[in-house]
Amino acid sequence: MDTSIASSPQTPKTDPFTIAAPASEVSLATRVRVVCRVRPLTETEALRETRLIEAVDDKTVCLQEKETPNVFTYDSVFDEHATQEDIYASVGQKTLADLFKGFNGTILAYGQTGAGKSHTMMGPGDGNDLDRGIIPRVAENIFTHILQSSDEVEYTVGLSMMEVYKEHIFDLLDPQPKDFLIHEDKLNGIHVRGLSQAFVSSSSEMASVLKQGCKNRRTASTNMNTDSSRSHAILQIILTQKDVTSGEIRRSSLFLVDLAGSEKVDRSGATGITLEETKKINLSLSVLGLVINSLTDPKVNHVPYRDSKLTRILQESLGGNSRTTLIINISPASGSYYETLSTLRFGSRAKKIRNSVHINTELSVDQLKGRISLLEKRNKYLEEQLEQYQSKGKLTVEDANSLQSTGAVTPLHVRHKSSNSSFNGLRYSMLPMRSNENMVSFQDELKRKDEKISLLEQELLQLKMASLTSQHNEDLKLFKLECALYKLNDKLSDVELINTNLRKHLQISEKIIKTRGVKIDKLRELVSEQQEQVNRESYHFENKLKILKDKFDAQKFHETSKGFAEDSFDMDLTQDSIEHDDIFHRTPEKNTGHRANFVQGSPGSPKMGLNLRIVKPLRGGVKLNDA
Ligand SMILES: Nc1ncnc2c1ncn2[C@@H]1O[C@H](COP(=O)(O)OP(=O)(O)OP(=O)(O)O)[C@@H](O)[C@H]1O
Repeated sequence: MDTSIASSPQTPKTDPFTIAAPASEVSLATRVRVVCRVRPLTETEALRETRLIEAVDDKTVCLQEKETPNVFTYDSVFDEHATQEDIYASVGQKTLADLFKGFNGTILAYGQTGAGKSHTMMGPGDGNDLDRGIIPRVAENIFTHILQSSDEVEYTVGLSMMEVYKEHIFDLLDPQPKDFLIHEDKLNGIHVRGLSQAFVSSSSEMASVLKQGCKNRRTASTNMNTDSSRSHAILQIILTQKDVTSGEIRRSSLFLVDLAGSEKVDRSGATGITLEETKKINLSLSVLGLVINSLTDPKVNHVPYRDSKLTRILQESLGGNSRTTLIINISPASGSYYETLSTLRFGSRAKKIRNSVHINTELSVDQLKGRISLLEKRNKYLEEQLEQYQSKGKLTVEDANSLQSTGAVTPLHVRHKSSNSSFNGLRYSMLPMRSNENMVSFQDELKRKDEKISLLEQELLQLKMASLTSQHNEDLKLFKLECALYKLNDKLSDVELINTNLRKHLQISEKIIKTRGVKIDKLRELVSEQQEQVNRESYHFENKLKILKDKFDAQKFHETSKGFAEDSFDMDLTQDSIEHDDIFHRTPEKNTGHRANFVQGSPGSPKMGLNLRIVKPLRGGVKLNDA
């Protein structure tokens, strides 16, 4: 393993004990790389919409708006003719090479829903064909690289897959309905605690783990994409390389992220659960936008990483220790103009993010021992040098320069009041320090400085201790807060569930009440119709009864006047209004002492004849029989 890193510029050329700084301590500034990919028009878009995006060259893209073109420049631009191989060659290969050097890496696909993020990261199908995306290609190339590398290095490849769904973290390799929490500590940095890690030893093993993880990811069909991702999928590959000879270990991590797409509810037609998902997706993407804005705005000094799970997990990728590439996926269709413009602007801002990367090395115990002994030798050499100067009793510009450049003394140690000369931008004594007085003052100065240094070192130690304690307390607080948040989230989901059930109950009750209302109205109508009919009939019967009574009275009167010549008589009445089956009953007439029973005649006859026989009172009663 090549561990030689350029020595620090302060190290003098004359120093025989040149000690290279450990690779993990040499930081390199780098900026986020932005690649733009334009997907082809879909069949529906080709029929109904026009094309607004043109890739001008391999770095420039133009979004046409009427007469005004918006031109954007990125590290690379790929039009719809670019193959998956082209994208991998530009993005994946480089990141993988960095991973083997010991640098952390991130590849993020961003864009509106249906713009081609999953196509770019995973590709269609099961990742075995020509159209396979970056992730399957990285998976196979890691092992190609390992097989071609030297036998002196031992490799371990660990794989984790998670999704951030509605602000909860789920393990895609162990699909339990369990929410995971994010932690930060010195050893592991920012990480999701308890997430499962699969150790794989071949590309086929890796492919099957990937397949398993992808199967567990949540997708749904929307108006914009029949297979729309409803969560942010984050794949993390941890590569450990151990040099068997030196014992040095390099541990680097690669995040491959397929973000959920931003979407406008009116266009995606999201409702119900899909709508809830859309809201959460848009929320976390807007935090991502805020994080990028804060990182690129020099006036802002707070970066809201903690405002969403996604940005907290990707904290190192955005402004930290990672070589990050952002792929912005866009649709060329006129209907997506605003979403495309917003994605292009997002990419332009992200280009300004500066990361600071280093090789993630851990020295072996033997290497550490070697460094300590080298440092001790160097110290001894410098002390001897200093003693020599002191015994000579004079200090020339060269001596001062040499001493200062070895780090043994600072310019202050060798500054003299009287005669100054500018050298290398600093002022040093040019005069020989002959007198004892000068020698004593020089030694005093050194002593004072040493005391000051040891005081400062103590202070530094105390500060470090205080910072460690406070960090520990902060971690503890954070852990407690996250636990509380976790419980709250649980409660919230319970309440949401209860709410949903109550809402369903309410809807059902409302429906029942409505149906009952309709029934009651119908019954009321029926009752009032029947009431009217009864009224009509009773009015009719009363009239008939009156007529009957009149006839009866007239007959009675006639009979009486005739002296009751006959015992009984028959009477035939034609009754137009009796058209139902009811039996009418009248109480006995008080005046006459007769009782009349009207019994319905044969049913089916439209006009019923009512034959009544009125019988003379016999033993105090009148019997009226139907004929
Ligand atoms: N470069 C491309 N070439 C051919 N087809 C593509 C390309 N990019 C995307 N597509 C097709 O467009 C459709 C939508 O793509 P994809 O699912 O990758 O979008 P997405 O951005 O991941 O959407 P979402 O955020 O909703 O998950 C798919 O059918 C995909 O195959």
